[in-house]
Amino acid sequence: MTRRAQTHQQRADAPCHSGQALSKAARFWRSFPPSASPFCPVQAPIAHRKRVVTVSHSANPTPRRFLPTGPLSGTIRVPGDKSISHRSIMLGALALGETRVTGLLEGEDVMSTAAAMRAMGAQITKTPEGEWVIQGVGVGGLLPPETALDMGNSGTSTRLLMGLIASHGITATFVGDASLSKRPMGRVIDPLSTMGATFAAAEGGRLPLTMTGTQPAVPITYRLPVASAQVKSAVLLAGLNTPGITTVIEPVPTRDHSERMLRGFGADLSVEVEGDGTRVIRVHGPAELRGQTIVVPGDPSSAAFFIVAALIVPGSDVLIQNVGLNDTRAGIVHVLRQMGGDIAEVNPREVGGEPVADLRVRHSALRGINVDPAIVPSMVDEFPVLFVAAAYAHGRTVCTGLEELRVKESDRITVMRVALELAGATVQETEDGMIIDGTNGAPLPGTSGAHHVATHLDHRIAMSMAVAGLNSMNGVAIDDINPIATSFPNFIALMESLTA
Ligand SMILES: O=C(O)C1=C[C@@H](OP(=O)(O)O)[C@@H](O)[C@H](O)C1
Ligand SMILES: C=C(OP(=O)(O)O)C(=O)O
Repeated sequence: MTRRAQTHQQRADAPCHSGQALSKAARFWRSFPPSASPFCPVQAPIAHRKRVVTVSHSANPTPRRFLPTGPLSGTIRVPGDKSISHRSIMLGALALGETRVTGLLEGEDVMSTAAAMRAMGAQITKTPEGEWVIQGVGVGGLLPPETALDMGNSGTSTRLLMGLIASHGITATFVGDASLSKRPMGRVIDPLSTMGATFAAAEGGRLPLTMTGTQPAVPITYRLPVASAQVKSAVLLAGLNTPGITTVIEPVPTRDHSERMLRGFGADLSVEVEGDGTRVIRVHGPAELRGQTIVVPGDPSSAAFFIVAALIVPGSDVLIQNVGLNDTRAGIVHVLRQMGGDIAEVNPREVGGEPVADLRVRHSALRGINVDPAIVPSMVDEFPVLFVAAAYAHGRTVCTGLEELRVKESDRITVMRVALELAGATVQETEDGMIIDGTNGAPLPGTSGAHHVATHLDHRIAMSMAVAGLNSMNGVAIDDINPIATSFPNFIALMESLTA
């Protein structure tokens, strides 16, 4: 019997999916005191939920001061792209046959995705040589997870997996850390409900959340109300096991890794670009995906911290190898060049179907600019570190159109405004952005005494403020470095290798 047939057979043998899995979810919730269940609004005291969601650092926070340094020099290689790594695991787990992945990001977020796909039937192992090998279950073959899926800090894992489950007749419960539990899931619940999935979420469409998918789901045409690759991907992934054509209309282009990779795995997917730039993406289901060999390029979002570090620390000259430069991701490089940053592309090539180059970055006198809001989706995760670059530039930098930053791991506008003020920068928060008056290259004072930047379980805040410390007078102390491991486990080691 093929693996696909086996998984279908297992499901056919299982009791009614909703009854069985809901009782598993119920077992999970019974392990909490009755008053803690967020599905029982009458029983759940608001105070309990508040206590859970206001935790702003990890269980054992590790504070650290990032000290001023001499020039950064040397060559580094950043870890694999987080978005591509998530999708490699998900699509590999959904394909028929074997998928082999090299360069996978082994950050906590991607490991949450791997654990979830294992819990739904995929076999995922790592060879001694560091290659990841995935035996997929086939589209339609996901099994009900026996316990809640712990998504940790990862919005991408949660929203994309909700898409996958929506068109499988299984029930799953999602839980996450205090940061993830504050983030809005309504943006995926809405289209996936239209396709037929049902949801019971905590107040405001948040985690913990239990959903039941439907098979067959209903194909929809969905116009994205927000520029989000996660929402786009959730609907497209749901479309894989939905008979007919599922269409996503994307007025503002966002990262296109799902489209590229779905095609690479053999899905019947088309992208039509209209005169005004609107993208119409259609996936024909049910799809049959075939295992692939994937090489994950380096993550431009991770490279951004070292690009900015080299630009702001006088005398620096750094080579960052293997940086993915897909147009839908490379906004930070364009903006920093506009600000006068010396960033040269060396050895441009293609890795895993994505444009890649090594970047040689030299210290530069940056100048403030008005950042075009149209570029925001292609650098949505890089604004915290761009604010740091702007804090060292000559003159004023104005960023607008950043509403989405308020619903990331933290409210990245407010949290960065507070952090930069604490380090002595001149910043103003606006409703949809930030205005930064730079020092013209002079060191920021940094944080003093017992003051620590509050990172709010947000890896990008921690890394951005670490970079800010490198050209400061006193250094910058942050309250917790643990969140860095969600996307960039060897960040500090690489920084130390360049500053040694
Ligand atoms: O699809 C993805 O892999 C991601 C999309 C972005 O989120 P949104 O789609 O919510 O903007 C980004 O912030 C996140 O780090 C990764
Ligand atoms: C927003 C991010 O990730 P996610 O949404 O997956 O938590 C990020 O990595 O900056």
